Amino acid sequence: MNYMQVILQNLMSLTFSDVIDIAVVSFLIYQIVKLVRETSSTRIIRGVIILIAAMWLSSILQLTMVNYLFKAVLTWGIVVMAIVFQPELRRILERVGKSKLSTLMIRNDAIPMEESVIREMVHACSEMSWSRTGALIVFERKENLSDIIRTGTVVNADVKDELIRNIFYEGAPLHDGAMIIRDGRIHAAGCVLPLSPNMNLSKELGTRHRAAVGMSEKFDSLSLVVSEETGSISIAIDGKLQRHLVPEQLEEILRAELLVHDLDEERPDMDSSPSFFENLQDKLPGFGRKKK
Ligand SMILES: Nc1ncnc2c1ncn2[C@@H]1O[C@H](COP(=O)(O)OP(=O)(O)OP(=O)(O)O)[C@@H](O)[C@H]1O
Repeated sequence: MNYMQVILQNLMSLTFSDVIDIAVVSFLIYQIVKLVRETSSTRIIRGVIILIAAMWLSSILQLTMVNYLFKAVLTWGIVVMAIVFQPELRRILERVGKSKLSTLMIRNDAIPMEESVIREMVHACSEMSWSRTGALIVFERKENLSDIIRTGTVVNADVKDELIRNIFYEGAPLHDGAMIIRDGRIHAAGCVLPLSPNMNLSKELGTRHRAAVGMSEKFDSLSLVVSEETGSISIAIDGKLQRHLVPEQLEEILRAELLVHDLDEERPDMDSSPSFFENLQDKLPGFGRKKK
């Protein structure tokens, strides 16, 4: 009761300038959280929060030396962060400089993926697999890929089989690099992805596959690859590459990973299924051979 009374008293004593004060601070905190979400630095920020929590805990438990160490790490960490986040900080300042409210706003919550997007995607990948057209497609999920999108060209078009094949058609201006699917639309193409430093990846895999894996190591996104050399379809999730998928398997994984109503269902376990190669020729006649 006492606690409630204190709260009520404080509320009653609020002045107009206090309300403005709280509103401005809330707005600033909201914008900072949104800007952090937009950059690829979310994980580092999470690390800093854990460090602050550990420092607080060590002070409560009176672990003097540990607390001193955390304080020192945090103090130097601020300097290091300013250097590491220099591009992000510059971008934030540029936005503030433009001072247009809309530019501070970050994208809305993701629009659920539609069935038709998966259908068009699977059809396009099957065709590109037949015709040995190399493709690299990334599906944005919770983690924002604006930093990656900035390296390419914004397309903002419906996901259509013909358009996907057109973009990756050899010689087309945007065929090099990756396509980004955001909110169920082809958002950008020709984007440059981070390469995976994983030394255990098969030596036969080139940079297209390495970029797909690298992307899935850094972000929660899903990357899809069609090999130009073999026509093989692969998917990278959480740094793991599932190779030699037939269209049915591709569709199954995309549905399980991307469709909202399928989110609670288990991911298809690619390891426990029979060898994909065993039935490959039956399921996809001509797989592994050039189309005549
Ligand atoms: N970092 C990257 N980001 C986006 N796309 C990339 C990246 N690296 C390579 N690519 C794409 O992959 C192409 C090169 O593929 P490369 O032959 O090296 O890879 P691969 O894994 O052997 O694929 P494939 O089996 O299709 O030949 C480039 O032309 C480019 O379109």
